[in-house]
Formats: sequence, structure tokens, C-alpha cells
Amino acid sequence: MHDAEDLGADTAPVRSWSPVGGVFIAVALACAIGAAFVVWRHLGQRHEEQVYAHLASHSAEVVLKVSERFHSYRMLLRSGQAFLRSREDLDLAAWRTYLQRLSFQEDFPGVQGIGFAQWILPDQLEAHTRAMREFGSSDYRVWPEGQREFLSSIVVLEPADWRNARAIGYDMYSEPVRREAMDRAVQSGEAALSRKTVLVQETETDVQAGVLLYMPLFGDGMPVATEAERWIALRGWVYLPFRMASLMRQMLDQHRGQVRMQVFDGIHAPEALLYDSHAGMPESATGQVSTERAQLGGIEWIIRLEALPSFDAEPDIRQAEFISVVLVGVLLVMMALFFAITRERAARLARTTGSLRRSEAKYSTLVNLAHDGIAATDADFRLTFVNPGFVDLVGRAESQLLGHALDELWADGSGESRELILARLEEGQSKRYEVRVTRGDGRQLTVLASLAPLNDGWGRMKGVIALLSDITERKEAERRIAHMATHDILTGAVNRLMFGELLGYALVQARRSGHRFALLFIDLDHFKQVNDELGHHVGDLLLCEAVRRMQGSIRSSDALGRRGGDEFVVLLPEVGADKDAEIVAEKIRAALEKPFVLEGREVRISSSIGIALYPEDGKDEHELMCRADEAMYRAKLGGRNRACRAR
Ligand SMILES: Nc1nc2c(ncn2[C@@H]2O[C@H](COP(=O)(O)OP(=O)(O)OP(=O)(O)O)[C@@H](O)[C@H]2O)c(=O)[nH]1
Repeated sequence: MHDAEDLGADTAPVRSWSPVGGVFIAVALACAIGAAFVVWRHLGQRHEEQVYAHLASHSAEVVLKVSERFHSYRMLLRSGQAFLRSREDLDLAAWRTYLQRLSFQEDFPGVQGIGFAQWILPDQLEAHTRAMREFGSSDYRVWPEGQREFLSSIVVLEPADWRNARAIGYDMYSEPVRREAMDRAVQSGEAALSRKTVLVQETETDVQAGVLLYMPLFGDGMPVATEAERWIALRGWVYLPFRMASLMRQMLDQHRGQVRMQVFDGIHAPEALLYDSHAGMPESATGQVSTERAQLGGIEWIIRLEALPSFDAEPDIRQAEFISVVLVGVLLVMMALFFAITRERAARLARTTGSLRRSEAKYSTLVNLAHDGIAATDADFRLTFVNPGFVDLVGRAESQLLGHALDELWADGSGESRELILARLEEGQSKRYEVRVTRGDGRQLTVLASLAPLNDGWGRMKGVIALLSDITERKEAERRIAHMATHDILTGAVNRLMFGELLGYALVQARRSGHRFALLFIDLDHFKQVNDELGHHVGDLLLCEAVRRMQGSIRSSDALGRRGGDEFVVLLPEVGADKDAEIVAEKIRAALEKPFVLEGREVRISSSIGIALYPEDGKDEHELMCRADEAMYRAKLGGRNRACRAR
């Protein structure tokens, strides 16, 4: 037997997301976002490290640059020292010429000048002042005024511009910061850098911190192995004054604006601040900072670099990384979603498939157990599926049915044409009608056929579903009930009610067409005696046989009715001449006169018949019936066994 496929299935409504699927999606999304955040944090930390490494590298670079710069300054001082040492008489004019030709400001940027401070014992001051005035500086004097144990005086400072000219004659040894550096230079015999001070060249505007680098000059050929010898041999200091802002500005060059540089003298404190590229700006507590220490001329400088927001090692890479992280995050989220959706769809499909299977099994069982015949056909009405009930109903094997048109089973002339049925089904209408089916054993059944179209996904009819119910017994019962309602149960003659209907109909027809009809009223003679002598059941048998004889005496278009007891009426719908009704009455009388053999005994009986004709004897049922009854009564009075016409 075929599966009951294509007969529909109950698919339970399916949730769009199962709770498990929803949790999975939430977890996947959280993981994806978490992973993207971790990567982002990691990249952020790496970037911070890169920035710091870059800043530290730049910081080391600055220290190296400063160290190299001071090394070259020392070389400059040494060259000055060497020049002056070679001259017995401190030939300042020659040295000035030498310095002017040196163009040191171009080769040694950041230097305010190069000068020589002469070491003067107090008793030499007067001669010194006189010699200097003779040398060309008429207003030369050593300042500040006052008695001091030791003196020094700036005697040359190139370039001899207005700013440096302010320093000529200044006794740097009188000022503690400079003095400390000058002493250190003599003590070490090497270049010594002063601590933070303010140059005497400063005016009232743009005052900057300043430092000075001293190189001691000893008398040529004098012993300088010990400090005491060096003090004896001391002739003065070749020195370089620096304005810190002018000096340090050139150290930042490529990162100017991106990095804040501060230089402190020995300690990280406001009072030790030598230089600040962003003066007045508060120091950042959270930003990237690199601090380096530089040893310069016996002094330690702290060089602090602070990355400003615009400082970024690799901004393009940083941007690319950011885009990558966002893309990877989006990709992860999309992958998680895609995976979750695919998983959910698979689960939904599995649920639907399971539901369909269960539904199919359920319907298959129902179809196979159904008592009624269930069948499916193709679009041409050819059977493609029949259930066991169908096979039993039509009494033919499944193999004899499949491939044959359903309406081939219909008895000839039963049901509508196939084309008409299919046309209605294609319009979407269901069809329900009674047909006669010829079974394989030749027996005919009355079947209620319910047909419904079976459509494909595009709404086109691809076949028909047929349900066949055997209603033969029901129809027979209906027929019997209808017969009982209209016929006499004992004799089968039309009953009083039905005869009234037929008479009324005959009257209508006769009135319309103008033809005549006849009504015969028949009463058996002495029937009571039969009952009394032979028994009631013999009387019944006689009544039945009498009806049979009367039926044989009239046409099939005539009607025989029983009024009750032994009274009968006959309707002759069409009579021509007057004699016609009398002839029929005579036939009936003669038929009833003949002896009856009932239960082996011969019984004789006769009949009295009254005849009424329409329209001569009556215009309606009641009148006709009365006239016929009267005529019958006259026949009785006339001696029975005769027929009388109404008057
Ligand atoms: N056996 C049988 N008898 C019936 C039935 N119906 C009525 N009868 C009897 O039929 C008889 C009718 O009698 P009546 O017509 O009165 O009298 P009758 O003997 O025929 O006499 P007349 O008509 O004057 O010739 C009655 O005895 C009824 O009991 C029936 O269905 N079966």
C-alpha cells in the first residue's frame, strides 16, 4: 500500500529562537565582543609600550646629543686654551682675531660667546686695569667694586656685541655659583660646568637661566700636577656662557611640539629648572615620561621628556590596528551570528522534520484504517493512491485500480462528466455528489464521492483527493421509508395520502390540458365473511392478491390506492370516450370475480365499482370522490358485482 503522502501534515508552530539558541547567541556575542576588547586592550598596551620606547629612545638621543655638544664645546675651549698657552704675554688681540675667524657660532650653536676671564691677584688690579685701558677699553674697570681676596675679570668675550659688551670687566669669581665652577675647573684641571645662574648679559626681557663652562688656563711650562701647582700656574679661565633656552631649543628639532623637554640641574625641582620647552604647563601625572641623566662638566643634568598628545610613534599603524580590531570584532560577531543562525535553522529543521514524520505516520495510520475509500489521482483523474478501504469498497485489487481513471468505476451514466468535474476542481471548488459504482463482483453500490483539488506550491492543481463513502444501505432505507410513507404496508397499493397527491396532480394537469380523467371507487363484496369464516390472515392474503389482480388490470401510468379496509380507488389519468373507464372497471370486476386459492382453499368474492369522470361528474377531488362513492353504493344496492357510473 502506498504511503499517504501529500495528504497534508500538521506542523506545529515553531519558535523563531529556542531558549538554548538564544543563550548560545548571547554567549557567542559576549565572547566575540570580549575577544575584540582583549585584542584592543592588548594593542593599546603595545602601543603605549611603543610610545614609551620611542620616547625613551628619543630621550637617550637628546642626552647623547647634549653630551656630544658639550664634548665639542670642551674641544672649543681646549683650542682656546691651547692658543693662549702658546702666548707668553696673553696676546688678547691675536686671540680675538683668532676667535673672530673661528666663526664658532655657526659650528657651535647655542653658545652665547667665548671669553677669557683673567685671574688677578689684588695687588695686580691697578696694573691690570691700566694695561686694559691702554689695550683699547678706555672705560675698563673690574666690577663689582669692593675689596676681595681674589679677583677675576672678563677681558675678552666674542662676539663683541652689545650683549657681551655688558660682561667685560665682570668678576665672575665674586659670584658664588660661578666661583664654585671656576674652583672646580682649577681643582680638576678639566672643563667644569656651572650650576644654574643668570648671565650678566641678560637684559630685563626674556630672562633665561644660564650656565657657564670653564676651562682653566695655566702658564705654559708650569707644573700643574697638583691642585696647589695648578693654583700657582693659574692665569685665568677660557669659558663659554650659555643661555639655556637658546642652547636646548636645537636639541628637540624633529619632535618640536610633540614632546615637552625639561632640564633640571641636579634635582627634579622647580628651583633647579634650567629649561622648559612648555614653560608654565603643569606636569602630566598620567602621560608617558622618560627621564635621563647626563654628566656634563662635573654636573648632573636631569633631562625629562614628556610625550604630548600629538606624539605618536606610528599613527598610521595605530589607525590601521584600530580598523583591524574593529573589523576582526565585526567579523567575529558575524561569524558567531552566522554559526548560531545555522545551528538554530538545523535544530528547527530537525524539529519540523520530526513533526512531519509523526504527522505523516499519524495520517498514514488513519488513512489505512479508514473504512471509507480514500484515493489520490493525478491531474488527469488517474488513480495514484488507494487505501485498503477503497480496495474493499470497489471490490477490485489495487493493481487493477492504479493508473485507471477514477470515473471508470462509475456505473454507466452515473455522475457528471470528467471534464466538468476537473474544471470545477481547478477553480478550487470541492465536489460532492452521489454516484453508482459497479463493484468487481458486478454488484452496484451507491457512493457519496467527495472530491478536493490537490495543489502544488504554485497553486496549480496537480491531482485530486477522493473520499468514497458507501451509502447503499442508507439510500435503501430512505427508499423504504419513503415507500412506507406513501404506500399501504399490507398490499403495497398507494396509500390514502399519496393517492390524494396523485389525484390533485391529475386534476391540475386535466385543468391545464383540458382532457378528462376517471376515478373508480371499488369495494369488495361481503369481505367480512371471508374474515369471519376463514380467518383474518386469509382475509389479508385475499386483499394482497386482489390488489395484484387490480394492478394487472390497469396501466402502469394509472394509480391504485387503498382507502382502508376492503375499499380501493383507481385513478385513470387519461380517458377518451366514456366507455374507456367502464371497460377498465369491467376488467377489474372480472379479475376479482375469478376464484382465489388461498392456503389451498378456493375463495370467491366480487366487487362493486363506482365510476366518476372529470369534469362531467365533479370539478374537484372531493366532489369526484363523493360521486364515485355514491356510484359504488348504487352498485351495491343494484345487487353487487357490478360497476355503476355516477349520475
Ligand atoms: N382481513 C382483513 N380484514 C379487514 C381489513 N380491514 C378491514 N377488514 C374487514 O373488512 C370488513 C369490511 O366489511 P364491510 O365492507 O363493512 O362489509 P362487507 O362484508 O364487505 O359487506 P358489503 O361491503 O356490504 O358487501 C370488516 O369486517 C373489517 O373488519 C384488513 O386489513 N384485513
